[in-house]
Amino acid sequence: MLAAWPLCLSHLESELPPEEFITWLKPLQANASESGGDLLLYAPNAFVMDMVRARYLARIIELLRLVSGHEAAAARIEVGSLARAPAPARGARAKGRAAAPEEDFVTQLDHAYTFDNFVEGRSNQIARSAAWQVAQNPGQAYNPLLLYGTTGLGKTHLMHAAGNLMRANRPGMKVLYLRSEQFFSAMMKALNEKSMDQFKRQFQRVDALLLDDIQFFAGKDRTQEEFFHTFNALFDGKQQIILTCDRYPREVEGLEARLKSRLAWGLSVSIEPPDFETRAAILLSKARARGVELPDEVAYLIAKNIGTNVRDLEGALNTLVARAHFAGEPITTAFAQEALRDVVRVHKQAISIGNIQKVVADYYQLRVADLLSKRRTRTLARPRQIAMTLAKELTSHSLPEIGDGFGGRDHTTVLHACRQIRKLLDTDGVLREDWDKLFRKLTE
Ligand SMILES: Nc1ncnc2c1ncn2[C@@H]1O[C@H](COP(=O)(O)OP(=O)(O)OP(=O)(O)O)[C@@H](O)[C@H]1O
Repeated sequence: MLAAWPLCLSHLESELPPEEFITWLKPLQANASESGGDLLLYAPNAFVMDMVRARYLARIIELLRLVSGHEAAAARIEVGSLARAPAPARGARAKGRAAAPEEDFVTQLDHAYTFDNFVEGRSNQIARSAAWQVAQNPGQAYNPLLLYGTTGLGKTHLMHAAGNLMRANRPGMKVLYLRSEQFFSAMMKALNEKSMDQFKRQFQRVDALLLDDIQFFAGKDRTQEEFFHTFNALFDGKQQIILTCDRYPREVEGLEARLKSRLAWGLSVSIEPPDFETRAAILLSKARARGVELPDEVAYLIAKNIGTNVRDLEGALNTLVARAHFAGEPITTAFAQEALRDVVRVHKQAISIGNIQKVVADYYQLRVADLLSKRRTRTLARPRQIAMTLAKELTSHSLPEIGDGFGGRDHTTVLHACRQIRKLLDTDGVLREDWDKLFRKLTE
């Protein structure tokens, strides 16, 4: 049955929304059962096991039967991992599984995300350093540590890196990584089954809780209440809490005020979109890690053309590597230009100067024509400068092209605007907030 699993998994991937597949099915590991015939699935923890059992196991068995052609094919799931699994003894009787001993604690940490392979740049320096310090002094440096920023900028990566470092420093430390969606689903299940005590106990034994994407809790009052209590218990016990959010939590509508105020007890740091040099450095580092020879010029080409979401950059790199592999050609600038033509077009279409002008004008309740006009009143000048800077950050247009797009201004005006806004972003809270909102609007 083990042989049928990969095909079965790919069916599930095509049937389910990606988020669901990644959260619940992807973490599973498959093994042959002790008796050799059935499929034994290992879930990283009880949350995942319960969810898969309730929602997906029937479909898994159906698919197994379909794929293998065995009408009696069966599968079961338990908490465990291949690393700890005893070799299945043929013909041995299936034994009942004893309650998981302490050393069986499953962290859900992804070992692939470390500080070593996190490329540091101006955009993420503070966040990296805060995560590093927390990992060195869990429960003491900053509690909670909250990392926020738009999608694909490395929040999850840093969170895992901190968890992995904590465990490297203190082997056996119980660091639990959960997506907020997993917290929610497990809580709903516990409520349904009236097993909330058990749900709460899960958290008592952790030394650190890493909870990803807490904006997911917005509008879910019962979940927030439960998380609020979990938070308090962990905080009082000096257990480290690390959270991520796609924006500054105070800006998340539907998050309770008391939760927002708790989140502000520790340190909240933003991760900014990486600048051009950092984007290129990330690409080179990812390529090196995969043993791919990526010429600097090709890294620059991708960094210049594919926005600021690192996930998109990685996607472009993957496309390029796959195309080169199939074509049996080396990765040159000419090859990359050809191979990534469609990807680049999609990105450029997504964010144009006109699009930026429209979003900024709407935000400040101006007309686009006002942004393009020669009038220099403060109410117009600042939004115009912001729009120009966004155009520089989010498109691949040159300074003269941006100047042209803004009513035929000189490129030095655009340069001055970018410098001015960059400086103000560090000192002017209101402007920072506006910038973050606009950035999100344009990139999401
Ligand atoms: N500075 C960096 N160095 C190396 N890799 C990075 C860096 N920043 C982001 N990445 C990579 O980009 C990808 C997306 O990062 P990650 O999942 O951490 O983003 P995120 O901010 O958590 O996004 P989301 O809010 O969508 O969950 C990951 O593969 C991560 O390794």
